[in-house]
Amino acid sequence: MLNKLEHVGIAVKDLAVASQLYQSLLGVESYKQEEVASENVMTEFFKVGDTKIELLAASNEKSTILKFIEKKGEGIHHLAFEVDDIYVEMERLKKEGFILLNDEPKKGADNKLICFVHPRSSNGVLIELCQEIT
Ligand SMILES: CC[C@H](C(=O)O)C(=O)SCCNC(=O)CCNC(=O)[C@H](O)C(C)(C)COP(=O)(O)OP(=O)(O)OC[C@H]1O[C@@H](n2cnc3c(N)ncnc32)[C@H](O)[C@@H]1OP(=O)(O)O
Ligand SMILES: [Co+2]
Repeated sequence: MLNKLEHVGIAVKDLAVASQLYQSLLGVESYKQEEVASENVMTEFFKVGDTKIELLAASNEKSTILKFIEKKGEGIHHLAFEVDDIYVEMERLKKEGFILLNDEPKKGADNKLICFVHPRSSNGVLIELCQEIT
C-alpha cells in the first residue's frame, strides 16, 4: 500500500527564481539541491510538514521536464507516494492494471528508489513510488 504523499513534483523553467518564490511562499529554506543525471533534472527540496515540495528544472535539452513545460507550462508534474517495499507495490499495481514506466526501480533523488506509473493509466496524473534507501 502507499503510506503517504512523499512529495509533489513541480516543473519549473528557472530553478533559482522558483526557489525564491517557494521559500517566500512556504516560509522555509530548501534543504537540498540535487542533480539526477539519469533523469536530466536538477531538483530542489522543501520540507512542508510531513511532506515535501520537489522543484524540477531541466538540466539539459533531453529533459522530460522541457517537453512537459512546452506542452503544459510550469506547474504540478507528479505526485510521489512513499512505499515500504517498491517491488511489492510495483507487482500489486501491475496486477491492478496500471502501466509502469520502468520494469525495475531506479535511483531517484533524496536517497530513494523510484518507479513511475504512466499518467494514461492514472487519470492523467503522473504517479511516482518512492522507497527510502537504508
Ligand atoms: C530525479 C528523480 C525525481 C525523484 O523524485 O526522485 C523525479 O521525480 S524525476 C521526474 C522526471 N522524470 C520523469 O517524469 C520520468 C517519468 N516520466 C516519463 O517517462 C515521461 O515524462 C512520460 C512517459 C510520462 C511522458 O513522456 P512522453 O515522451 O510520452 O511525453 P508526451 O508529451 O508524449 O506524453 C504522453 C502523454 O502523457 C502526458 N503527460 C506527460 N507528462 C505528464 C505528466 N507529468 N503528468 C500528466 N500527464 C503527462 C502528455 O500530456 C501526453 O498525453 P496526451 O493525452 O497523449 O497528450
Ligand atoms: Co519526484
